[in-house]
Amino acid sequence: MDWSRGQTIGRGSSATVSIATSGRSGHVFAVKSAELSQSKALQHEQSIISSLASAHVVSYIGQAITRENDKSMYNLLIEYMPGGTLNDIVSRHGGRLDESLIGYYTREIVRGLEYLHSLGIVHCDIKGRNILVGEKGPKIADFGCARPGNSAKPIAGTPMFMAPEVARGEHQGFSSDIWSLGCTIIEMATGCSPWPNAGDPIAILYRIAYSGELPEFPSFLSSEAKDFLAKCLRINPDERWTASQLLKHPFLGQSKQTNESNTLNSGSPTSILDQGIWKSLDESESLSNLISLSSGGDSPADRIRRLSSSLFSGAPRWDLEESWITIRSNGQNSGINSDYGEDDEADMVGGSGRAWGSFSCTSLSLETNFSDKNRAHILDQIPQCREKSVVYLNSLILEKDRDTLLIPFSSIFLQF
Ligand SMILES: Nc1ncnc2c1ncn2[C@@H]1O[C@H](COP(=O)(O)OP(=O)(O)OP(=O)(O)O)[C@@H](O)[C@H]1O
Repeated sequence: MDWSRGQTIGRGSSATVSIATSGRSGHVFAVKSAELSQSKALQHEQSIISSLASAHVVSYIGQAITRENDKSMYNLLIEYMPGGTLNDIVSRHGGRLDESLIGYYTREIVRGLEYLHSLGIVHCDIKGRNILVGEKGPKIADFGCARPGNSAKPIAGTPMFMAPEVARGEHQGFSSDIWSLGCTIIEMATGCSPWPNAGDPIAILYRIAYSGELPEFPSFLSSEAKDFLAKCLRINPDERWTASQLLKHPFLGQSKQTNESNTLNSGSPTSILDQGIWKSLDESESLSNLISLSSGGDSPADRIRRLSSSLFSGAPRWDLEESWITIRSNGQNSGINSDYGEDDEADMVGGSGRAWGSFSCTSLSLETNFSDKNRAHILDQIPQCREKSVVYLNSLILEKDRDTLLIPFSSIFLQF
């Protein structure tokens, strides 16, 4: 297919997302791109999303390898979702949704989950940021962590949204997606993390894994909504309701039908006619970068600035994805000891802090989801890692059984 890349509209850990247009039809779509050598996660996502066809899942269009700026790029072509993420929607509603809207979004997500689970696929990273809103409503997106329900792949996902059995590294199945759905409902209802004020990510993981506590249910929700939440947030995964059962719950029956995106995106480019907006902006500038610019005026850049402000301002950042790093051991000797004390003489990268666990290795590969700036910074300081860096993970990878250590960025402490 003949297509051309437009403005960058988002960045994730595995890819940069741009808007694109088909040369022949002028059809607008989204392209997730990564350098071919670092596109393992994106290709994995392609293998999953290309097998899906549902009104509740972002549609697959195709894949392409391109040569750009002397680099081979892997591109995943998918449906463009002009309304942004569910978190953006929450922000635009003043930080929380009313119960009828929560019911609407929840029902659409559950329909998507029912579809995925009926195909034997676990999404593994359900959260507001991975629900995208289009003209026909919300759809499940970002299949970078998805896998078959019987897969032996390592645990993946975002700590705040992980079910207890996932946080313990035991199992990640269909019911784990249902727990994450419960967390997403709390996110919609409160505009906050399901575990607010829970400390650093490691403390949160331990709390989720071993405390036996549930996230706090928002007190203002109706008893029906609370009952629905209770069916999702059960410590024992076998006791959680399935997606099909949840669709019959009275809470979803009563949610109002709405076409949220019509009211939200009057300024969003949805057709070729709007492409001038994107082209007038510097290619390297993403929407999110524009938030910080001062507003005023009515140029295309100003319009985009206003749009981006409404899309992103105050968007929740509690999943703290940029502050996580996975370090994988490739050997046995010397290396990282995060269980350090004042006596340790070591190169410190990324500031001080409390780390967790320890292991040793001869070489490290870093799988980061940092911003490019942070990634460049850390790789500069760790020459040994430069070649091995794999920019691929979605949110977080937990591989306790493979000596992979999870530590927050602020706690990285490396010794060679
Ligand atoms: N189809 C789309 N239409 C519009 N915007 C999109 C689309 N896909 C992604 N985006 C934007 O790009 C951002 C990053 O995309 P996405 O989360 O899929 O990338 P990722 O690398 O898989 O991210 P993660 O860090 O969560 O793994 C999203 O938050 C969203 O703002």
